[in-house]
Amino acid sequence: MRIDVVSHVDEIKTEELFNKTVIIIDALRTSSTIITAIANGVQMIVPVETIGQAKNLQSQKQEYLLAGDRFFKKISNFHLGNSPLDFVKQQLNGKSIILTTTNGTRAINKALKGEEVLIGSFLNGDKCIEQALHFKKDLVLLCVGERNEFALEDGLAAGFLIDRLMKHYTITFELNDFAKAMYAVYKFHKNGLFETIKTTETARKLIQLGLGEDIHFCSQINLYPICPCVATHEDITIII
Ligand SMILES: O=C(O)[C@H](CS(=O)(=O)O)OP(=O)(O)O
Repeated sequence: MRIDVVSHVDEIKTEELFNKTVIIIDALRTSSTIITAIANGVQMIVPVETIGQAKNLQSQKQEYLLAGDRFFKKISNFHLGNSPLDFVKQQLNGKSIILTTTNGTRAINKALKGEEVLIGSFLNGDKCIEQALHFKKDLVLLCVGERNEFALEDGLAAGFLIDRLMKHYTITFELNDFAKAMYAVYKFHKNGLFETIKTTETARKLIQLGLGEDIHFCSQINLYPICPCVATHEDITIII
C-alpha cells in the first residue's frame, strides 16, 4: 500500500486522487471541529467553500444551522464558529450544519476526486486509520495547511496517523518522501506533542485571539472513536 502525504491544499493534483482514499487533516481546526460535531450528535455537515454558498443553501434549508470562520473569527450572523468547543457546549443532537472555513472546507471540496474522503486528526487517529484500511486503497493524507502554506500541526497529525498504521498493522507500506519526513517529525515530538503544537504559527494566532482552549482540545489523542466520511445526498456533498 502506498501512502502519500501532501503538504498543503494547493499542492493537490486532483488527478492523483483517483481510486485513492483521501484523509483530510486540518488539526487546527476544521477536521477537529467536524469530528467533534459528529461525535456529539450532529446528523450531517454540508461543507461549502464560500459564505455566499452557505447563506444561499441555508435560505433553501432553513432548519440547517450556519457555522464557520474566516481567519479564526466566527462569521457574523452565523449560529456557530469553527471551534470544536462550540459543538460540545451546545445541544446539537440531530441537527444539520452548513460549514464554511478558511481552508478546511475548500480542501474537502478539492479532494472529492478521491474514491473515499475521510476526516482525520489527533482526535480520531485510530478509528480513522481503521476506516481507511477497510477500503484497501492507497492513501493520500492531505495536510490542509494555512493560507496556501504548510502548517506543522497538520504534518504532526499525518505523522501520528502513519505511526498508528505502523504500530497496529502488518501490511507493507511505501511512503513518499514527505510522508517519511512527517513520520520522523512526529516520532521526534511525540512525547511533548502538546508543547510543540502550542508553538506552531496557527496555535500562536489562536492564543493571541483568546482561543487557546481550542489547541488543548484539538491535541487530545483518540478522544472520539468515530471517523466522519464524505458522501452525497440529493446531489449535495455532505459529511456523516
Ligand atoms: O478557524 C481556523 O482555525 C482556521 C483559520 S486560518 O485559516 O488559520 O486563518 O481555519 P481552517 O479552515 O480550520 O484552517
